[in-house]
Amino acid sequence: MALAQRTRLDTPLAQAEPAQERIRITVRNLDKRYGSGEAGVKAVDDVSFEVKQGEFVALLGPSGCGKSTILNMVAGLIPRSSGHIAIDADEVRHGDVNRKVGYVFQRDTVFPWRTVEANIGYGLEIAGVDKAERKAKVARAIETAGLGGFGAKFPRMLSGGMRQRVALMRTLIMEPEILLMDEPFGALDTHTKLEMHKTLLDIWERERQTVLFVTHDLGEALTLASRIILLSARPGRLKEDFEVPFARPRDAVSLRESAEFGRLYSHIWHSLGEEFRRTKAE
Ligand SMILES: Nc1ncnc2c1ncn2[C@@H]1O[C@H](COP(=O)(O)OP(=O)(O)OP(=O)(O)O)[C@@H](O)[C@H]1O
Repeated sequence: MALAQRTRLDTPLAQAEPAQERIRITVRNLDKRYGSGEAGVKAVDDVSFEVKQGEFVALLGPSGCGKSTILNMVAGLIPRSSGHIAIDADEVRHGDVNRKVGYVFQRDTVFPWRTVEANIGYGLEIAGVDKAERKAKVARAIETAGLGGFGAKFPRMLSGGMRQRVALMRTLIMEPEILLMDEPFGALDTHTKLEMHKTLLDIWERERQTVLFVTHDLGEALTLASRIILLSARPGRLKEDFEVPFARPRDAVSLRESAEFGRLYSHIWHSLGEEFRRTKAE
């Protein structure tokens, strides 16, 4: 399948982002089938796209359309049925660990027996980074995440949003060039989610990691992403590829209140709505 035509949405809030042409993630003709025969499920059907250096791409679609499946194949966590995936020039193989890639899961995956500091510093510890450097980096990460004063606390003493901040910083402290995020804020209430959007935007606008972010929340995708790849209801096929041209830095709250946000929201919503209805009709 050819790459989907990119839809450019012109808006007064638009401001071209610097063009970075290096392709970091390549997905070509990707298929995934779980199980075989009549009991088998075709989850992903002939999906192709690319993500360039410094792009923030949201994979958007209704529940069960195969978003997490695609992300997990890009991460090498599960095998694909057919197709091609590469990070830079390297073909992704099931089970390989790529140090350029960081993954943030949907559910917070912090270790309950470790303090906030020890959770955030876990990867550095495993990598053998010396204690003084680790301490300095963890202190900076705690500050960035707005977790000041909570370093010595255990996860059970934190709110869900704070635990997810710990999980986010545990991944970011390893300075991944490519960040794969699977609905990392899906379990949070609206207010906490917005706070997380602010934190993530601050970090991303400073560091410009290449991000592939799975969500079924259109508002979230429009707030964060530079591009939205819309998938059809299962089996996930690439339906449309939208540019999100809002200027940066973005303010997660005022952006949502703007008329342009509303206009783009309703434009994409029509397309997404069809897929939600198809999912419900199954
Ligand atoms: N291990 C598995 N075995 C069998 N079927 C699976 C497995 N994992 C996922 N599926 C099926 O594949 C389809 C796609 O699942 P996936 O989790 O990728 O969707 P999703 O778009 O991420 O959904 P959600 O937004 O609800 O997390 C679903 O129908 C799901 O039931």
